[in-house]
Amino acid sequence: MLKVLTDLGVAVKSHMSTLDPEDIVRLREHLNAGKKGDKSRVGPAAPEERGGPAGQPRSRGVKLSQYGPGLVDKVPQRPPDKRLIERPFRVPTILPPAFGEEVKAPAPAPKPPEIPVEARPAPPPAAPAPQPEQHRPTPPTRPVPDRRPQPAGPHARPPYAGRPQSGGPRPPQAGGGPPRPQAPAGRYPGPPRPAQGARPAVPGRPPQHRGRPGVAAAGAPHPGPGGARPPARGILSKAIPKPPAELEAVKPDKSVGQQRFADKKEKDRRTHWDKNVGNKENRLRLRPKEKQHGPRVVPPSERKPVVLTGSLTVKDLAERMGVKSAEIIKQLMFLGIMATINQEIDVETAVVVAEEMGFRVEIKERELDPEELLELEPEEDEPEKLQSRPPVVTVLGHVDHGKTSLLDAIRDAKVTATEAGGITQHIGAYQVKYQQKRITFLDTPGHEAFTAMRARGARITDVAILVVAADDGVKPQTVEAINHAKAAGVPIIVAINKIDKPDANPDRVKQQLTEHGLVAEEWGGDTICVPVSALQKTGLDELLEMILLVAEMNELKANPFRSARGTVIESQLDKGRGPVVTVLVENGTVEVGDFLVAGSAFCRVRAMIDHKGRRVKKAGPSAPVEVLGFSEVPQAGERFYEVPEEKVARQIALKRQERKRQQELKASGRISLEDVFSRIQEGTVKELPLIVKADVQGSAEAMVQSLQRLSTEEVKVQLIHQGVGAITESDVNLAALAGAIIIGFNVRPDVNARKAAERELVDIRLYQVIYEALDDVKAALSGLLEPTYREVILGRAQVRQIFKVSRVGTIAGCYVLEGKITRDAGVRVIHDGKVVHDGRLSSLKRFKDDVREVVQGYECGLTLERFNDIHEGDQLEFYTTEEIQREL
Ligand SMILES: Nc1nc2c(ncn2[C@@H]2O[C@H](COP(=O)(O)OP(=O)(O)OP(=O)(O)O)[C@@H](O)[C@H]2O)c(=O)[nH]1
Repeated sequence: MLKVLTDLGVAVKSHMSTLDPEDIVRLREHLNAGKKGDKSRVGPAAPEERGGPAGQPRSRGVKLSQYGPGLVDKVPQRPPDKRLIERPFRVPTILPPAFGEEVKAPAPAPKPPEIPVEARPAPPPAAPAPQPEQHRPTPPTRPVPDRRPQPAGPHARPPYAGRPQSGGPRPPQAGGGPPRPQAPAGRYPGPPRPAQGARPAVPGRPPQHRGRPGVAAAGAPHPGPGGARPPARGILSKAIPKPPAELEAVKPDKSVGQQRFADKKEKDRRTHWDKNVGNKENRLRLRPKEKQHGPRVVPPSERKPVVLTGSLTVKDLAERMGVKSAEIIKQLMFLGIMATINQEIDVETAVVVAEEMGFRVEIKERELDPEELLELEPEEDEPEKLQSRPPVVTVLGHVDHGKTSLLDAIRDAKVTATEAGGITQHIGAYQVKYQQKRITFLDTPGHEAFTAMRARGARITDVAILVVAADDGVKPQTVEAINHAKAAGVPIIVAINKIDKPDANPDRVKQQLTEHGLVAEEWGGDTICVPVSALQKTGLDELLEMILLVAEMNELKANPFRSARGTVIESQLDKGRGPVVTVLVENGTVEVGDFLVAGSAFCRVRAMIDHKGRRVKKAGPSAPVEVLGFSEVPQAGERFYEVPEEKVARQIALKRQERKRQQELKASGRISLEDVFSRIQEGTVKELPLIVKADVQGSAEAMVQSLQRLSTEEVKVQLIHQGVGAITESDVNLAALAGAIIIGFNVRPDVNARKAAERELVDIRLYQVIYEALDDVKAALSGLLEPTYREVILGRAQVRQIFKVSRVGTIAGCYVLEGKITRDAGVRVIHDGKVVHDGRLSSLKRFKDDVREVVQGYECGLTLERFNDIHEGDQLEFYTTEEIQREL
């Protein structure tokens, strides 16, 4: 490089020497010329050698035919920029040697010979021949050249160049100095447009220049007959698109001019930063808008939709919408709904409110809780997984017609002997095997009290055996059983029992059955009637055959591979084993370790015992098993479900327990002494449950005995619990469960008990004289109680310190624990949970000042009227009595 430079006459000492831009241009030209031409040849390269249309494109694989021969390496990479456009344009005296170098002064050093314009290859066929129009004094006829494929000919339209102007080509600007030649507006002047004729430029603006005239000479299409002005500066600069990818690929190194331009840009950027952003004041000004003006108000169109899944409280809706509850309440008021913050509003109202307030609303299906999902689990099974299962048979019939005896005979075991009084008291379940096929029997109780349970029994069975004693015939319970079986859609097989008896009359039974829609087969009907004798064990095989036949006809199937579900058929609490629950698996398989839910009870199956007393690990469809491991005793007839994990089982059970408790509370209804009489009259109260708490055992007993003597014919006083000491929360909970009233004698409820009583609406009656309590209860029972006054607790204070002052008495330094205490309120002194004094205050002071009241969290000093036996730690309860309106 040093040698070349020296040859070119540039004075350089070392590789660190700096070069003038002109020298660089000369050097480049020299080197390029050397590359392109044959070393042996001096002079310009032949057009075909330079990649003209006649030759093949060479240089770096660029499509020279598109961009013009010999120009590719010199395509400038300047970004479109106003400043560049604004630079004064110098009229070149000769055609510049190459695109992008017209601004350079001719180098004094020897230059490669210029390529004459005529010698240059022709532009792409779409473009007309280049014309040296830049020399013409009449500028406004130059269209913006477009090097990309575009509609050829005179209709090629330049980019938008300003407002349309009527008339032909504009005359040169008046007083605008020497006429300037027109230059192409840019190399990439926007997408081709349908030919509309050239548009004139904005009036009053001089024609703008951008780019190099050489390019225009080489590639500009000839303007249409209408001519066109170059586009206005600002618009043009915006309209210039980025260069095509091909050009990017041959991006040459930055020229000196480009480097300067880049440097200037960088300098400008820094100056801008220093001036604006770097300045603290400006930094503040440039902070995000939210910081300057608070949170941005999101316009309704940008707000996320409010998702509603069901009814919700006003507060919840406000939270979801991100507005204040008051706004929702206001909107509701406009809609004529007066609502409080915690009031629940339905989805429809919520939608109206949200939409009125400019929110979009999305209503989504509520997510189901595990319990609901459990119930939604499909009962249907895939047919290929179904397997035949044993039929479940229920034995129904009138009392003493021999149901148990028949089952006993069938499974050849004595059950009657173990039953109390010889009457079946529960549903028992057994499985028998006949002809290698299993049959499950449920023994339903024949007693009237179990009608409901029997009805359940009928529903879970596949076949009903109706036992009718041949000597007794159809009885009311027989008819009832028929109706239950029919309602459940269960096929009935009639077992005419006790045919061994001399007075047995099977035909009479059949006759009676026809009256209830059961016509025996031999009489032309479809009811199978089998004469049996449970005592003599005759006819049993025929009966079992008939059961299997009916089961076969009904194609009983189940899927043993799915999660188990079934019914609790019997449950009891065993002292040693805890809850023992007999279940009938209907579908799926129960295995030891599975998690079950039945009603409000849940279970991890600890062990299973079959009807023969054997421990089993699995129980498939139609199998009755005793299950150990339940948390509590579920009700007979309750459905059970297997759940995947204990957590889910527990969750469902707890939820059901809570629901059950709420229902119980609702159903039992809290009773107060005031409404005892009306309830007695309504007949809803036949017993008055009481809980008695007293200060000493003796008083409690005396009170209980006296109260129990108050029982009348209509209502009986029932003592739920009695005890000594303060009324506690557990007393209140017990009262809530039993619907009892609490009678307190010389005792008080503690804080928790009082809160619980308010919550659970438990009536607590406090007395200091036994006969007052008795009078009240007596009056309540006879409807004479007139509750016109009610005690209201104002506040509580604790005695923290005692000061004994002669002639004044005992001063109690107190701290108000809750509520407020007032000078004229009644006060009770409670020592160890027992009321030791009930009276009034004689003074109430804060420091040395007499005050009317002291509120929670403050200390005070007080003395009591005619009572000085007060101790540190005593509780003082302040109360007042208020008149209450009796409700009719
Ligand atoms: N002669 C005779 N007596 C029978 C027959 N089957 C049952 N008994 C008697 O009828 C009485 C009642 O029999 P159970 O099997 O207890 O009748 P049940 O229908 O189960 O009665 P509940 O359990 O009260 O509903 C018993 O004394 C049996 O001995 C029979 O086929 N022939």
